[in-house]
Amino acid sequence: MVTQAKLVVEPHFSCGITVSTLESSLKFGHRSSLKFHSFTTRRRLSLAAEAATTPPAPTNQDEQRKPPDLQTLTGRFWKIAVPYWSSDDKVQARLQLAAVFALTLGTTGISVGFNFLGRDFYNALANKDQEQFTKQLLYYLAAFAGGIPIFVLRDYAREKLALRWRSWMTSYYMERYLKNKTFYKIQSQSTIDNPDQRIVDDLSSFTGTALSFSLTLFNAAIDLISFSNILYGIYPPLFIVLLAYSLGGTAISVFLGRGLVGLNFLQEKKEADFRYGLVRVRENAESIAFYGGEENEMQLLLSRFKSAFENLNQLLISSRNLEFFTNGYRYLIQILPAAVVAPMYFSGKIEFGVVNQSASAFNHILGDFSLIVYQFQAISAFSAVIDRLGEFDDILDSSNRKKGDHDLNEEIQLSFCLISCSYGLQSNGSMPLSSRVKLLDVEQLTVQTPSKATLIKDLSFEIYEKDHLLVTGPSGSGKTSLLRAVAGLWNFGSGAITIYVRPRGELDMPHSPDVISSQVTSTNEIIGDSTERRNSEGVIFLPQKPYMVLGTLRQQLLYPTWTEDSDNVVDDAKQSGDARCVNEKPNQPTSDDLIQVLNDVSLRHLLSRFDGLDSTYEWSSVLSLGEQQRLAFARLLLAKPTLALLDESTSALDEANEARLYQLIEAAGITYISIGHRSTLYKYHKKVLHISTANTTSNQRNWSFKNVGEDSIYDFSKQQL
Ligand SMILES: Nc1ncnc2c1ncn2[C@@H]1O[C@H](COP(=O)(O)OP(=O)(O)OP(=O)(O)O)[C@@H](O)[C@H]1O
Repeated sequence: MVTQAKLVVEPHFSCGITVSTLESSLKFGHRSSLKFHSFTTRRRLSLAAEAATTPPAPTNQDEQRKPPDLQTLTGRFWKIAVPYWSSDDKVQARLQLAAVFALTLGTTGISVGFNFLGRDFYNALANKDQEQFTKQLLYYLAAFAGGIPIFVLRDYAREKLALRWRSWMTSYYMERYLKNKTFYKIQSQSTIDNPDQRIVDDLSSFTGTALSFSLTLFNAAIDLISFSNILYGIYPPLFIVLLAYSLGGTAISVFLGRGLVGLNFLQEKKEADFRYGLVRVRENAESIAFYGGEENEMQLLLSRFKSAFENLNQLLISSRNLEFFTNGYRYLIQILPAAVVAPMYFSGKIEFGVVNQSASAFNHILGDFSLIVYQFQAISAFSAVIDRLGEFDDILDSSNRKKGDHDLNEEIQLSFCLISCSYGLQSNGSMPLSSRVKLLDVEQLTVQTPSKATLIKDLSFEIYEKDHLLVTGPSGSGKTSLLRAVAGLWNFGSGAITIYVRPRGELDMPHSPDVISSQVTSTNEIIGDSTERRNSEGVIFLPQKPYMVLGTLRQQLLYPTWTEDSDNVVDDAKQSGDARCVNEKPNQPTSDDLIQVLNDVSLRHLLSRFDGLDSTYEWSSVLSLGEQQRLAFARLLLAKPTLALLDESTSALDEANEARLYQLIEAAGITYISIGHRSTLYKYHKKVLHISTANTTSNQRNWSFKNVGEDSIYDFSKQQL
């Protein structure tokens, strides 16, 4: 990068014209090429400085990835860039953009002024006119004093706006990434690599470079108009030669650098892969240490680094080849303006200052016409950023898009239904005898893997309040996938799942079957299919591996129902009149509630060991697996969902603790569906769903139900448990 910055400035010295050098060092655009590059490019090049010349070798199919064409890139750039300028921040954004453009215009004006000042300055010098020389010198110093702040302010305003844009884009992308379980789909289906890197590095790079680039283009256009007049006025053929030269140079550099976009794309990916590998070692430090897997980790990490390194070598070679041309292009023509206008000077047609002026104008125009040549590497790195962000943007859009009818038939439908508050008394005013509240309805559910291998065939059942169901079956038969489907994480297959929820206010009401009508189907109100509703509507899933958030013990317990600033969220909702949202969350537990629940799940000792509720630790490392599982149950007891889906959630616990936890959630009125292999689990459930490994050649159902304590297995389709 330093080389590139130097190369831009140096030609002016080669003409021996100091004014042009100072002027050009102030000029925005290609002369500030160090700023123009993304920081990832700089990081990459610093790594490259140490690279040896190992011949590059393609390592996987990524290497065959075709770089996108110009139309795709332009479309992607537009799609990524536009939303901010019409967002709720648009007024401030547009005002600031206008200010940046105005300042840029100001800097161009100052450059033109310097051009004329330079002419008069050198004329005075050549004419040995001391009085005029002193006058020009003072003008010159005054112009500097007035001009420099404009240049500094323009850069400051541009960077501030880039930061503001980045901040908006980061929230915008994170919101879509976390919506509709998109982050989970991307991870579980390996749709794209390193979304985190795209949010952190690529967004920062995009906003900074897009602004710089737009301003550079704007500046170049204005510059071109201003200096073309000057140069054309001095000697028209010089202008024509310059035009032909730069067009030819652009075509050649596009040809020579055509592979750089693909290489830059891969470099971004490979470096992110390497960094992710290091993060995984940190996250799984204990397992790796237990296994003594350092040697393997070293190999894996080195292979990732080597892959980044080899690609970087290839990138360096391509850059070097391009640089041969770019440097030649840059230097070859420097002598031309002086050489062309010198005869006019010798014949007395022009003054010496005009020689300087033509060289200065020539360099400006050359720089403007040669944007692509000079900035080809930066443009190719930027194109890779656009490509990666565009790809990410498309995935986020498709994940959050409403599905068409065609899609709906090919995937599992999940919907939420509100149980009406009216518990339909019978015509004689009495309660119906079989009054039970339906919580879950599964109809003709076929669960498949993403590769369309069937795991469960045509499963139908209903779960009523307190119908605790145990799901058993061999490993890999699809038990977790069934819960994933109910939780809305898994939609490969067909059939329908309906989850019935009551308004949050009713959750604390007694759940006795005697007071609740069974006529739920006639009083249901469909409230949507968004899986975001799951937690807020009273369904909680405890995964096989307890998840410990980064934060305090209090935050662990409140997760995922409340955040520490839940009160603010509720206030905001009240202000915006979203009464439904206010109803969705139960009151946040007090410290006493949290201590009580820790006591209930036999974790009170954590308070003294970790200095109360508000100290922060790496909880997944400092708590045993059994303690983490108990903490997960504590969350459940605080959130009091209607339905809990427990995936081997007590597998690390002793039998006494297991019994205690199940008794607690039963007493809290939570209906649960558990997955488990242990025989001790049977006594906490009423029914058992056994799933056997699906036979790919047969169309037979691979599941059966039985009552706990009964040996006989019965076909359960559409019967109440
Ligand atoms: N993201 C995925 N892509 C492809 N196949 C998957 C994916 N996730 C799970 N599977 C496959 O689906 C099958 C069922 O997995 P699932 O986790 O539901 O099994 P399980 O019955 O819960 O097993 P276990 O008792 O061992 O936890 C397995 O063969 C698994 O390899």
